[in-house]
This record gives sequence, structure tokens and C-alpha cells, in this order.
Amino acid sequence: MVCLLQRALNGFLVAFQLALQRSLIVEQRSMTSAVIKVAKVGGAILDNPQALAAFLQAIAVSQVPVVLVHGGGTTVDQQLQQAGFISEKVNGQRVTAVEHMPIITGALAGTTNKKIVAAAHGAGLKAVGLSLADGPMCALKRVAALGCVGEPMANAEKLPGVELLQLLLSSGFFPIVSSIGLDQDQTLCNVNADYAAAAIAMALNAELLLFSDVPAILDGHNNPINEISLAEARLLLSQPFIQGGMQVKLKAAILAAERSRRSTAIAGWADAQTVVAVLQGECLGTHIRV
Ligand SMILES: Nc1ncnc2c1ncn2[C@@H]1O[C@H](COP(=O)(O)OP(=O)(O)O)[C@@H](O)[C@H]1O
Ligand SMILES: CC(=O)N[C@@H](CCC(=O)OP(=O)(O)O)C(=O)O
Repeated sequence: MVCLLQRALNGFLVAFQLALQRSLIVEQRSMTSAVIKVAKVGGAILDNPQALAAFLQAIAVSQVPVVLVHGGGTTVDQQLQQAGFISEKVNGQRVTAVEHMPIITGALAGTTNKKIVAAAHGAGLKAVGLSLADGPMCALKRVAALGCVGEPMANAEKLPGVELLQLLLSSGFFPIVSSIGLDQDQTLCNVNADYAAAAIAMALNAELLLFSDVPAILDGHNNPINEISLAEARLLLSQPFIQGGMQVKLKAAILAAERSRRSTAIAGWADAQTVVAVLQGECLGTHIRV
């Protein structure tokens, strides 16, 4: 009798394990076939460890394949200042002297990247820290007027770093990418993180979601702008209330929407529920429709 019961129990356990395995495989398959999202988070989130943890938790629960590109402008400001350097921005991009590059590389590809990797492990994600230079992920042309600054160039062929990202995603890893890249002479360059995210989104044919310290693009009366067409977004660029970092962000969003023919979003990172909703395709923040 005991023996029969034991056998029935074993049979049940085997069937249960098989069902579990099958559902995990189905879930993994649907994760890898879903549209990839390239999420970019501004560096200001690092000043708020609780918000960073909640943001990463939101990515973990969203069940969406995500590549995270991060900024770190505030950390760069602090570290350049500590070293006695004066730094300025032109139209939202940092003028980067060659002697600033070791500090900027350390701040973005080192301190910032590894702090986010550590926090992502805390959220249960299999985080891997990379930079644009790994592979590499995109080709850059120097913007001579800004010093050691690179801007992504459109690339017909898939670069090895893009394949690396696809490999990592298909194995369940969570790539976290800083915006330090290489120009055509293989020299390190500082790249604005919004442009870096747009370039990766285009290369992966992914959807671009730019998370910032503001909930949306605000109009001249400080009201959030919700859904706009690509044509309306282009017109917005010349409006006087689009200033500094938002100029670059809007340009990056337009570029990605134009090239990938996918809607892009500019939303806030401060509320984790908003982050989950945006990752799952809800129209919160500013959406540029294609
Ligand atoms: N029209 C606008 N709507 C919203 N934010 C704007 C606007 N114009 C300028 N900004 C500024 O842009 C900032 C976001 O850009 P940035 O500082 O580069 O953020 P991030 O680090 O998230 O990329 C906001 O904090 C705000 O101060
Ligand atoms: C060329 C350029 O502007 N590089 C940026 C890179 C970091 C960044 O973009 O950070 P945020 O997203 O936090 O602003 C910089 O040096 O600040």
C-alpha cells in the first residue's frame, strides 16, 4: 500500500516538474520574441538610491526584454569639480577636453555603471555592465567643436556589440550600458547617453523609452505634453521652452522614431508603477507616435 502511494506521489512530482519546465520554456520564448525595449535612465537617479532600486525592481517585474542605457551627468559634474576642472555644456552636450576624459570615463563606465549593476543584482536581475565601446556597439563620429565627444553614425551592418546584446538578452541577462564609446581612431569618446540609447534602439530595432527626472516634456505653461506625432515633435524642437538636456532627449527620440519606425516615449523614473506601465506599452509621459 505504502509502496503504491509512494509511486503515485513520484509520478505526480515528475508530471509537476515537467509542467513547470514547459511553462518556463514558453515564458523564456515569449520574452525573447517580444519587442526589445531600450530604456535610458538619467544620472540624477543615482542621487536617490531608493528610486534607483524601485526603478530596477520595475524592470524586473515587467517581464519585458530590456537593455538599460544610463547617464551620469551629475556624477561627472561632481568628479570634474573635485579635480578642479571647469565644465560647460552647449545645447545639452558636455564640452569635453582631452584631459577630462579619464575622469569622465571613470565616472560613467566605472562608478555609475557599477553602482547600477550592483543595485540591479539587488533587484534580482542578472546584470552585466558594459559600455558602447564593448564589441563595439556603435560607430561614432567626433564632434570637433565639443572636443572628445562622439555622436553615433547610422550603420548598415550589425556591429559585434549589438550581437553581444542580443546574445545576453536571449540568455536572460540584463545588459547595462554606459555611454563611453570609441571613435574611428579607436579613441575613447564621451557620448550623450540619450544619443547612445537611440543608437542602440535603432541597431536592435527596439523601442526607445527615455526615463528622466521630469514626468514628460512640459509645454510653455509647465503642462505635460502627452501624445504627439513625429511631425509635431519636429516642430517642438524649435520651441523656446525646450531647453538644455531636453533638446538632446527630444532629438534622440525623434531620430529613433524616424529610423526604427517605432513609437518612443519620454517619461519619469520617479514613480515605479509608471515605469512598469510604460515598459508594458502604456501611453504615459510624452509619446511620439509613428
Ligand atoms: N520643456 C521641458 N520639459 C521638461 N524638462 C525640460 C524642458 N526643457 C528643459 N528641461 C530640463 O531637462 C531636464 C532633463 O534633461 P537632463 O537633465 O539631460 O535629464 P537626464 O539626465 O534625465 O537625461 C529636466 O530636468 C529639465 O530641467
Ligand atoms: C557629450 C555628453 O553630453 N555626455 C554626457 C554623458 C552622460 C549623460 O548623458 O548623462 P545624463 O543622461 O545624466 O545627462 C555628459 O558628459 O554628461
